[in-house]
Amino acid sequence: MFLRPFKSGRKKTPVQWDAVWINAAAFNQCTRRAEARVLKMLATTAQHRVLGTSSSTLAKAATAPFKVTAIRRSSKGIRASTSVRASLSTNGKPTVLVAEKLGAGGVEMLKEVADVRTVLNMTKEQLLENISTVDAIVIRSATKVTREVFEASKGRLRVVGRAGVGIDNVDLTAASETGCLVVNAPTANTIAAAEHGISLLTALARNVAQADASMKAGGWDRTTYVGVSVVGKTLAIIGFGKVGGEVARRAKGLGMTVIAFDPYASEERAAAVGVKLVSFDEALATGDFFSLHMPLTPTTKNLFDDAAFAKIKKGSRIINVARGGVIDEAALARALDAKQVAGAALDVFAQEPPAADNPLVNRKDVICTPHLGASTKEAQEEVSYEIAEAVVSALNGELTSSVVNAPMVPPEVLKELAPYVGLAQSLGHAAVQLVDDHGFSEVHITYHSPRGDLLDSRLLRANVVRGILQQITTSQVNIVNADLLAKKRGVRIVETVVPSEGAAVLNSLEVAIVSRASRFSSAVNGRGQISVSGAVKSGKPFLTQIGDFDVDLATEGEVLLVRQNDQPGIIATVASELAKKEINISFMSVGRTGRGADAIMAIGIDGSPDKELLGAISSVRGVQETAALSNLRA
Ligand SMILES: NC(=O)C1=CN([C@@H]2O[C@H](COP(=O)(O)OP(=O)(O)OC[C@H]3O[C@@H](n4cnc5c(N)ncnc54)[C@H](O)[C@@H]3O)[C@@H](O)[C@H]2O)C=CC1
Ligand SMILES: O=C(O)C(=O)COP(=O)(O)O
Repeated sequence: MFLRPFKSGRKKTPVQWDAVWINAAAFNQCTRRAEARVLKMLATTAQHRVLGTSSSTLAKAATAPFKVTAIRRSSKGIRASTSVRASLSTNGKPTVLVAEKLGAGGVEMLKEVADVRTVLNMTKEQLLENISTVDAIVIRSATKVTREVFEASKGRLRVVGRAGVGIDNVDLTAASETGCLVVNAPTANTIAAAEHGISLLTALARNVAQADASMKAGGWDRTTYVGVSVVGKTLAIIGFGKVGGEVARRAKGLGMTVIAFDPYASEERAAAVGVKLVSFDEALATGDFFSLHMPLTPTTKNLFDDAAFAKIKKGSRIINVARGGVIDEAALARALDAKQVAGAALDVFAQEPPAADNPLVNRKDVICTPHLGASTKEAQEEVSYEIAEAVVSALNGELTSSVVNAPMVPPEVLKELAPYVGLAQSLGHAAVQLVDDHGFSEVHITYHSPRGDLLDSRLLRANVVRGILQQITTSQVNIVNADLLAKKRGVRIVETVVPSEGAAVLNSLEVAIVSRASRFSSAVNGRGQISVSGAVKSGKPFLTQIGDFDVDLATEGEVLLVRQNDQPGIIATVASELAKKEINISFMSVGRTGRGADAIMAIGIDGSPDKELLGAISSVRGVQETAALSNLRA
């Protein structure tokens, strides 16, 4: 059965599940008709079970051998969330610190899987004190997650969830170095920010705030506050992303001509909204109104400085709902003094809240709001869901397209690569376990892919390296810091893409470790490297080659490798040794290089073989060597 997850602005992709858990709190808000429709749909599909509505049912489902998905109701329809299921597999609840006001729906969602501690308005010292006791923190724009904070977490903090878009208040380098995932909610407040931009545009044009203040002070002044019309005027949007695009559409509706400066925006996307992309200088010279919608980066910091204001059309107006730091506030004050700029509407400030001596806040030609762009009831509820899902996924080490400090790829590529991620990690796991003394400094990853050089391998590479390092370091390793940790250990990663035929994005993957010796010499290939290869079959990762031997086994659980002469009777004897220890065989694959030549037996077993058992198997006549690989599941 398919229900569609609703994510505004994103491609809707169907989600499939085997069982459904209904979140009572959220579902109660459903209209009866919607509820009846969903339940009917579930009931008609026999293989899908409705598990119930309480969290205790959900907890019981933790051990269920099927995939459980939560569904909930949002203002946009019925949402499906697969992240809940994954959270069930962890032992012990993680602790999530909610450090800023978050919508109730998202908090409830977090509470289903984590101990949630809400501490608002913390001082820096309180944050430093609290941070080492939590696994994740959820913030908005007011909390600064600096290097000092990451260091104070002493490695415990695994996820920073930014309930909004801008991540300029998080030290991403420090986050990556400490292996902490940073996720945001990139889409849920787009409309709110755009609407606030338009409110400020019209309020600025018609002196709404000033006239209101004057009336409240007892006045009735119908001359000072004469405004300007927006129809027919040119709006220059700086930063034509999600918010910029929505502002453009709305401004078109007001009869404005819209141009935009954004070095990374596509002409087609702009043309689709009837917007002309122009250079920065052309925008400055042409705009009657400026609306800023770019992120704060080293390039955009103080983009609007004295030089920019000097080029601006005299008497233009500027609206900033992006980040305070993109405007040099002192330069804007000077431009206002010189009437070069006729007025400004600011939602954001270089320092928030602004200092008492801020040169702009108290001016009559400037209207201000205290960073309210994302603050609508609707947006905050949606943001809370979007961030709660992302945080839960990240805590489970799952892939989420809103991770901002990992080798992330666009959602469509992410979806396509998802089945290979587990394979990459399992192969890394397997290869490193075959190294004799863990002394190695080079790993070769070979992708056999029809994409050739166009294959975006960053995510796969990170997962191979993660699979390798997880076995040999006590540091927390994830896709964020895997490459960094490998580099620190002096391990060189060499990647090769071999073009091959086929419809899948990847036909096979080989992980080869250059090492002095292997604890299973048969794993050494003709090039003298310890190698394992694998492929995804019917959506599941399989080990397909060890050294030069073909094998065929799902990368699940424990695996026993036995190199033997190709002669009758050995398989049965090995099986009976396992039976003596009451170890169950879950699957078996035998590969050989030719008839009568040596063969490798790869046996999937339920349980870990001890030294005694390995010794007994090694002494079976015809067995040349054995090795056990533990927990190949990614
Ligand atoms: N005031 C508020 O409450 C809110 C503020 N924001 C802020 O609005 C801004 C835009 O958000 P979104 O549209 O969601 O982000 P987005 O990532 O969709 O769009 C940002 C755009 O800026 C462009 N850009 C990057 N560098 C640039 C440069 N040097 N010059 C011109 N354009 C450049 C990018 O190419 C991108 O198209 C962000 O700074 C975000 O933090 C967003 C939501 C609420
Ligand atoms: O999403 C953003 O970038 C915002 O600026 C919204 O900030 P807030 O979450 O309201 O503190």
